[in-house]
Amino acid sequence: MNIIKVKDYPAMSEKACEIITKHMKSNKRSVLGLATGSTPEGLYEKLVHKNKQGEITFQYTSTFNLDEYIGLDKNNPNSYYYFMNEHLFKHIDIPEKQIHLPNGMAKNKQQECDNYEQLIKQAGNIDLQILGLGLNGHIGFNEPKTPFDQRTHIIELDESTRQANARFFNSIDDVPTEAITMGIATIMGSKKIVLLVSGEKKAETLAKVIQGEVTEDVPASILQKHADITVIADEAALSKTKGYN
Ligand SMILES: O=P(O)(O)OC[C@H]1O[C@](O)(CO)[C@@H](O)[C@@H]1O
Repeated sequence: MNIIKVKDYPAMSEKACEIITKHMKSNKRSVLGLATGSTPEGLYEKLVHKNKQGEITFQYTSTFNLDEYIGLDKNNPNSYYYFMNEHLFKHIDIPEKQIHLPNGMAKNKQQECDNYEQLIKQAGNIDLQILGLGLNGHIGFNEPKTPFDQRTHIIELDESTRQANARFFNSIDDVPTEAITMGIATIMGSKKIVLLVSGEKKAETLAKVIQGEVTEDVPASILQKHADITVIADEAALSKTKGYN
């Protein structure tokens, strides 16, 4: 694992933006894997800025998001499609047909998972995948105990994940109980991975991810086995990782 320690959240976003910009400049037809959540918001803001300045273009870029809630349509402000549109897509020059998220409203959810997996394959797999880290070690919505060999699938959300994400909803009862997520095997198939982590709250989990046992109890620990993984974490997030605190 290549670990980059930065001061704080703005520095994490800046470093991530630098890496992605460099990647996009040397890979014109890049396939990007994108994440939602609070973590990549700063990064997206910076990418929008670079696009508006004409430093990078998304015209030939395809994107695949990690996950989507089941039961929320694109126009629901809590759907991940809506989030991505608000924070990135509507501000950049990406053609709509090159944007992909699982459809949480699909009639046949299993078919939707299989189709999504197929689309990723057809695109030649993800070139660069951005990841955030769940408090319980999840990546995408792969909750603890998700088998490492799973591809895109339907997942029942952990109560802790629903609680953590309840801040975006009117009440906990409105938080969906299920989602469609790229599987760990799908994520591990990405050529390059950048994991972003900020804040003291995630320090214990990050220490397990970097230095703990590789176990399905901590889904992100599998990243230790990826050949090209960069972790960009701030001082608070690394405060419990030996040698980095
Ligand atoms: O960035 P946040 O809001 O802390 O969320 C961390 C992770 O949790 C999720 O939002 C899912 O709960 C992921 O998409 C994200 O990577």
